[in-house]
Amino acid sequence: MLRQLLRNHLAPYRRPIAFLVALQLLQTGATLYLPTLNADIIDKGVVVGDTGYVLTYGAVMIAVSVVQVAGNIGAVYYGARTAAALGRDVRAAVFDRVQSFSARELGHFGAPSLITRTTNDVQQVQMLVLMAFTLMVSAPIMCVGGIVLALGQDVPLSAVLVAVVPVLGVSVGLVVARMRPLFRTMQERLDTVNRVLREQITGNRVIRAFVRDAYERERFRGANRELTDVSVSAGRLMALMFPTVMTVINFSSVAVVWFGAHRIDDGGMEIGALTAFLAYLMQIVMAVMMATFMFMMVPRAEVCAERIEEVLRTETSVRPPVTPLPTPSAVRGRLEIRGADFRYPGAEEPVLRGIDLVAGPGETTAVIGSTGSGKSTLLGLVPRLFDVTGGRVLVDGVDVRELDPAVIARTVGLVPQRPYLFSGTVATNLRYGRPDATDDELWQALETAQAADFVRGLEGGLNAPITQGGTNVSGGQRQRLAIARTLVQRPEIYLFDDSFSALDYRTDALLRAALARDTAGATVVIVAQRVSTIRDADRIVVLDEGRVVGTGRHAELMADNETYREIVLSQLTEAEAA
Ligand SMILES: Nc1ncnc2c1ncn2[C@@H]1O[C@H](COP(=O)(O)OP(=O)(O)OP(=O)(O)O)[C@@H](O)[C@H]1O
Repeated sequence: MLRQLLRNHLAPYRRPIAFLVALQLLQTGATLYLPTLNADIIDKGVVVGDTGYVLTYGAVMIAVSVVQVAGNIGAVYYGARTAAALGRDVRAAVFDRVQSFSARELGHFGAPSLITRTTNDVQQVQMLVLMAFTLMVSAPIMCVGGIVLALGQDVPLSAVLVAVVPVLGVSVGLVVARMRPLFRTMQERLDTVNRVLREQITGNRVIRAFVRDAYERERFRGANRELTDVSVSAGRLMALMFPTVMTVINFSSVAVVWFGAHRIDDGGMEIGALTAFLAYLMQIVMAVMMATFMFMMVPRAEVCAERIEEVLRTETSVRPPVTPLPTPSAVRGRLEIRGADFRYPGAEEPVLRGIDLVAGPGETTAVIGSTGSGKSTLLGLVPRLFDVTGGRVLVDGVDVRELDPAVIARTVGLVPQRPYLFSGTVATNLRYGRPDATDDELWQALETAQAADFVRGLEGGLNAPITQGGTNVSGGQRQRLAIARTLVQRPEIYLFDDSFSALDYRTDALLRAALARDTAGATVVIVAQRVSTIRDADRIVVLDEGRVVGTGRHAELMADNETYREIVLSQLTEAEAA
């Protein structure tokens, strides 16, 4: 998974990668050359008292060091840039994919997990890549080159290396194998902490109202503790690595000095060669240590890459058509729902069965039914929040599944039951569906939505700030701003999902009268619980347990539809209902 993710997203950066590999080669070569130079200066300059030799090769050493430093800086610079670019690209890819998801896929992953995957998971992969760019080239060359050059200095002493390298390899392998499952648990627990935190922030008012602060605190503490536990376990393993490596380094240094001293005594080796050998030993062990460090990051990055790939490979269940029908020159907005069935994924029973409904331009169609009868689900089928599992939804005679999503977005304006406003200002929210709307158009929509007075009263008017989710305005004000936002969009089909529920009776009546004027030629579908909101509709559709049990005008339904009569008489007296 990790390899695939990197192959796909690093492909555009072949040139900077080639460049940084070249720089790494240069700086590693220089690093490897320095101990040999040093040994020469000691053996051929210092020991025989040749100052000229010391000065000449001292200058060469400085030049080689400059090359090493410059190569290193360049390589790290290009590595950091490329890794950052990779992070940006993967984040964008995940974001694009999530944007295409329908309610079904969003529900499957859950918002907190999607946020962790887009931020933390991508960052883990990015960190590994940066690490790899820094070490991938230099560590193996340093290790192999170090061994070759150490052999060049003294073959018998190199026996120490034969013992050191496998010991390091095995200890690294053991630790890395145990880390992988821990890292998976760690990312999952991070998801949980995010989920609990998010729930507690969004549900803050409910928590206060029910005085559940202590319970929620304990819930967060539990999630936090679980994340800490697994992080500590992983940390312990990591902590074990460095003392192990350091012990190996120290023992091998002692062994080299011990055996080296004997070889010098026997005249089989020079003192400069011993210093060079020690330097190479350090380089080899450092290379193994750096590689270890990188390998420690690999399991976590692999888990993260899997989680990212899972998102990238998930296809939306609401697919846009392969070849959308050409955009119609004039959309009239006639809505037909023919024998529509819908079942939520995983649910046993369908929520909607064989729904038939026709709503024409210039007409107001109302949908009424008890709680949970499927009204919101029915409206969601029109803008394709979900697709029917049977039957069809047609706009101007064309199945919505064959229409270009942009055409649907332009044609259908849904005011959801729980309206959401974005952080910004009143104006940026109102222009959400039509960025080029003029201020006059915004005010006109606000007048119709009965929201102009309250916006005028806000400091800044149209430029008054709105917080994320619209939490700095009241529920009724939020509903009216959401209605105004859809009015600014001027779609051919308006879908109001219980959008007047938070309004008092007077405002509800004023709003509907203004709406009737403003949306005169459009197709209007209103879902409502309140009978007074819908009794004047051209057509009332009565839903009961996902089926249409009656269609007609108020008076007709009062006369012959028992379900409708029950709903009406639970709210109005016989005289009021007449
Ligand atoms: N995401 C979902 N997954 C599974 N079942 C769902 C989902 N959303 C809604 N349902 C179920 O579908 C049924 C219809 O829900 P829907 O929201 O359409 O009803 P409604 O008539 O709009 O209700 P209300 O008047 O309370 O808003 C309910 O029984 C509900 O439990």
